[in-house]
Amino acid sequence: MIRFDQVTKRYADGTTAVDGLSFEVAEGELVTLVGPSGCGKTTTIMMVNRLIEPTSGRIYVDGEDIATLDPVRLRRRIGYVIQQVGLFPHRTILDNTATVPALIGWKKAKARARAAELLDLVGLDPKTFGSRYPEQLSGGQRQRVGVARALAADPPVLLMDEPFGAVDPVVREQLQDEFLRMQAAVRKTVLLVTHDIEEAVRLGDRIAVYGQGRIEQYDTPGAVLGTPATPYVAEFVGADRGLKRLSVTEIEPDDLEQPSVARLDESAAQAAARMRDEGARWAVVLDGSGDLHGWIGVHEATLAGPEGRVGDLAHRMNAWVPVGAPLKQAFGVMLQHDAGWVAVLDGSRFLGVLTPAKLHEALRRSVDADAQGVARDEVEFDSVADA
Ligand SMILES: Nc1ncnc2c1ncn2[C@@H]1O[C@H](COP(=O)(O)OP(=O)(O)OP(=O)(O)O)[C@@H](O)[C@H]1O
Repeated sequence: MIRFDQVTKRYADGTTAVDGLSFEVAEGELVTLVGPSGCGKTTTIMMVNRLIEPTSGRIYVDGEDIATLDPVRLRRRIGYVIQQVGLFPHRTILDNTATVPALIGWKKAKARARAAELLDLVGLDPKTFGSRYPEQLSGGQRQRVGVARALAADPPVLLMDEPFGAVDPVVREQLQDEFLRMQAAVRKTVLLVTHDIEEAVRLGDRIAVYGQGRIEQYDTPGAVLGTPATPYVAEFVGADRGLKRLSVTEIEPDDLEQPSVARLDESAAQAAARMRDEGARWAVVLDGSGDLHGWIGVHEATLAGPEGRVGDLAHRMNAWVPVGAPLKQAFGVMLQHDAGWVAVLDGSRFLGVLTPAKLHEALRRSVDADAQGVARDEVEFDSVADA
């Protein structure tokens, strides 16, 4: 969808901001450009909407050499989000969002309807926020309006320059989550600039790690963290890259342990006997359709006497995550609930539990898989859980 072919940008004062850049972004792909200040990230994306012209080389959007296109028409196909959102202070949020459709001649009602739809998409209720003015919004909300506005004319390409840079870390994570959810729905081709490797890893389908004016490595987050191409990249992603991988490694059913199971409708004595047989200190409590109901300890089940029912004794299970969630989320939930394990669910169906040992194993497996260039389930090594 976007292709750079040997693109160089030299500014008038002789600074070479970008030097012989060649890379390609597939349709619907979100690529993050990450690197230290001044390495050429902003220059790169501003050449895509021709706010900056390259000194040499060619850039193609959807197969067309953009140098041959009218810049104004080109920009209509490209949404642009910057850190200082640049909302018009005297226009309502709804009208700010409708700016581009209005510019390209949509009828007012249609442009406003589209704007309302987009505000909804970025998590702002148009009824509440549509009639407000920019100064009546928080920084995070303004940032969302910036994203909505960039999407208003439904451009296939989105350029984002540090879009979440101006907000505090908590809001930032929230915005990142919302943006990922939205991107899953709209599947734009996105180039997103950040200087934050965590953000690059979290958002990118692929990451371009910039050195001075060049891309040092262009690969998936897992590969950049697992097998940095150069010492520079290794240094940039940091010594704690193992930890960062927690954010990009998803929980797979193969990672899970199968604990003892107590059924919601059985007697506590029955469940206790089974737990003792299996040497378990606790069991998950499942209902007839295999949905997670909670958990029960072997001692309380034993002490409950002949009348005790699992259904009456079960504790709520708050420590759970959906399958496919990143390991980091499971680790966070473990810490939050001070739990030795978390349940993993597919919808409401119980799949198994993730323990710290299994979490470590999944992480090791994913590092080795990238190093060997194979799928994670093809990696074999001795389990720490068996040691
Ligand atoms: N108009 C200009 N004239 C001269 N040099 C420029 C100009 N714009 C940018 N540069 C230089 O080009 C280099 C790349 O700048 P660019 O803004 O692309 O970097 P960046 O990676 O986006 O940095 P940051 O993260 O700090 O925004 C820098 O050395 C910068 O000083």
